[in-house]
Amino acid sequence: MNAVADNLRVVNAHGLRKAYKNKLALDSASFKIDAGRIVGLIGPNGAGKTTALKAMLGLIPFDGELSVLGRDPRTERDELMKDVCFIADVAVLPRWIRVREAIDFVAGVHPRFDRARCERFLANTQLKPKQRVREMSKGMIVQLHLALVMAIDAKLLVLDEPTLGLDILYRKQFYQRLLEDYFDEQKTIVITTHQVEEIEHILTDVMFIRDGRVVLDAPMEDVGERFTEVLVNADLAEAARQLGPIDERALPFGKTVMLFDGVPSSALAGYGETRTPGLADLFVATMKGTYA
Ligand SMILES: Nc1ncnc2c1ncn2[C@@H]1O[C@H](COP(=O)(O)OP(=O)(O)OP(=O)(O)O)[C@@H](O)[C@H]1O
Repeated sequence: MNAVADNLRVVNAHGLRKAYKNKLALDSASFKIDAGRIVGLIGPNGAGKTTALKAMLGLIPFDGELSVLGRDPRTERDELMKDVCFIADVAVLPRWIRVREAIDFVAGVHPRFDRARCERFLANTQLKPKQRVREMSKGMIVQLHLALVMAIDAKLLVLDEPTLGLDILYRKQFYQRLLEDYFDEQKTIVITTHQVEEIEHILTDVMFIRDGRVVLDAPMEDVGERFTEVLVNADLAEAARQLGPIDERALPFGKTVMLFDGVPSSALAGYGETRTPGLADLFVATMKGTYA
């Protein structure tokens, strides 16, 4: 690898393995993340997403090679944390603290905290400076927590289900702000969520993880090149099936949607209308049989 590539690489993971008592949470997982990317780490319940994030943050012991911003999270966690920000459990906010005091506190302990940016995030909520955490709804606590964290200028931002428990208005707004007010090409964001449809438009890369392994790792533009969905009429279904769809689902009026991997869309156009599948449909097709 040359020096430029080294410089751009934010995460380099090779053969990550994490075994809990009777469960292999990471099973030889390998992936790379470059600077200036927004990566969606997507997988079913128990696939190993949180475990992968915890390994990157140096929060658990594991086997395999891992470097984050050029450091080994196992041995250089303190240094690493100067450049990494992550959303920890919202329960860390004391119940007596007021919005204003929480901002003062983070401003006092974090040299890269941007008060104006935090206030911009809060301006889009109903939170008031004097309000205490104990007077807030669950979602409001998450909003405060997100506003505090998003105002810290970090090279790597790790978000594990950041919008859990938030209503759809706020979720949409959060991802828009993340893109407009936080992200730039010097930053890298790794995000896990089950609400795939809501983040797919902001992702530059997608990683599917299943049973502790990375089963798809691609820039979003490659997903569009590689996968094609075809709306096939009943009379052409059998012929289209010969091209080996990885998945199909029936629609009303005898139509079938078939999903192809690696078949050029020019070869598929004769069977019906073609389009790039949404991440949610691709995910469901890839993960079929997970709970079998
Ligand atoms: N502290 C632990 N002790 C024992 N097993 C654990 C522990 N943490 C995670 N696991 C197991 O490791 C596997 C991966 O868990 P992980 O939390 O990484 O999944 P996830 O992909 O984040 O799932 P979810 O979408 O449900 O949050 C699961 O089978 C889980 O039961």
